[in-house]
Amino acid sequence: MPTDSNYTPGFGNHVATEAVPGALPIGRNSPQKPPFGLYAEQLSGTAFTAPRHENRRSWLYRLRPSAEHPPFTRYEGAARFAPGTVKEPLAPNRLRWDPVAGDSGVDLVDGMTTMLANRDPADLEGVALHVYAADRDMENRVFVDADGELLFVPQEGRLALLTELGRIDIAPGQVALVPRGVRFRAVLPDGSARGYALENHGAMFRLPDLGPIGANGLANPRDFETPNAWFEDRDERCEVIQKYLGSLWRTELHHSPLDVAAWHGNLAPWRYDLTHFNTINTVSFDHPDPSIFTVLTSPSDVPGRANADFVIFPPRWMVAEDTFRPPWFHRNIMSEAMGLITGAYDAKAEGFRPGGLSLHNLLSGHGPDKATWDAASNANLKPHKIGGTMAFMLESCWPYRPTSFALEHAQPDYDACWADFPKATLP
Ligand SMILES: O=C(O)Cc1cc(O)ccc1O
Ligand SMILES: [Fe+2]
Repeated sequence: MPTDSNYTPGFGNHVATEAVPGALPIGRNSPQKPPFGLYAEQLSGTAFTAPRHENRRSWLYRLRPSAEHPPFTRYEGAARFAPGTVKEPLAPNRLRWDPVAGDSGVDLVDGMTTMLANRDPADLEGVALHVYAADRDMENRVFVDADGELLFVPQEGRLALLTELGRIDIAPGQVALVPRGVRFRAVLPDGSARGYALENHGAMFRLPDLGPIGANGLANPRDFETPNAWFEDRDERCEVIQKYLGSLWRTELHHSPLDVAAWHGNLAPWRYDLTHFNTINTVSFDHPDPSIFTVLTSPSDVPGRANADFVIFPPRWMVAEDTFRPPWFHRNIMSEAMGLITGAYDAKAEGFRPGGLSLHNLLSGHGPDKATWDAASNANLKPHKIGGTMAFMLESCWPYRPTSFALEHAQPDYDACWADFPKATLP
């Protein structure tokens, strides 16, 4: 399918785009007088001095400067969004959640529930996992996250993300990223929407190196789509909700800040269709480590140890010979949060529902549940297609802490799925 003409294909490319002909200055970033009296503004995603291959920034040409705003005060809504995590000692338990029941009459911001987080956003490391359930468009308000980039993973209902740098439309099966600091409002074309919002406080998500896989495979760069410039010229009241150092703040403008008539640079939102992921797996034996399913990685300062990996478990053929095919039993130094977009996950026969969540933190023993182990240990190993499924994992080197809402709402009996394994019998 050719790329939608409202988007430019490629990951991390330098893009130049204008919604009004002539709005983009030519040959310089900050002319004395930008076209039409627009205001030039640089938005930095990395330090000015970051190495060139990692340096990300864009120049925005807007109706009014972002600097023009009154002071922020605490936002009193969205009680379940960014409340901080439990401070008490955390038991090394495996945890799982059913889909969180949403309130009615809430937009994306007020419909957010923070479930897991693992660092203070001010550390510029770590991730948080929020779920959203909303049934109202954001009207006369925008959201901006100063604490990290946001990767939206819809599970039910489409999302239209109207951002400062363009408009992104996604449906379940697609994901979209809004960079740190980019203001946006969410419109729900289906009237309601549910899903996951993965917040990354650390180094920006990038495509993983491919090593011996070669120049192609996994998520291919051209399948990422960056929207063309789009703006609204609305001189009416607009509330800005900002997540900043772990708390929510609000201020009010007399205009929409989605007023960027042109921009250029390589810091921009994008969308990606997970069905384009080129899944690679064994054609001989054994179940490879799930790092082969990495869509995006956010490195930490320790080589090979990710601040966060966004990993998917897409439809795929299972052909391994003399192999226990589902995920093995394991204890992982990395911490694993998982969500399910659709279908069933191959390590869990029951209890992990679309829209649900699970947490297998630092070194906690987990793997196939008893029913999965029984079935897979006795399965006829002919080629088998795992279809109609899409799970994801947000794997992080930093152990997660649940919020108190999450701890109070966890399934009471998750451990039972690993009870009563028969003892091995030695000769
Ligand atoms: O625990 C999980 O379900 C995620 C996972 C999947 C897999 O195929 C191998 C290891 C792993 O942690
Ligand atoms: Fe695991």
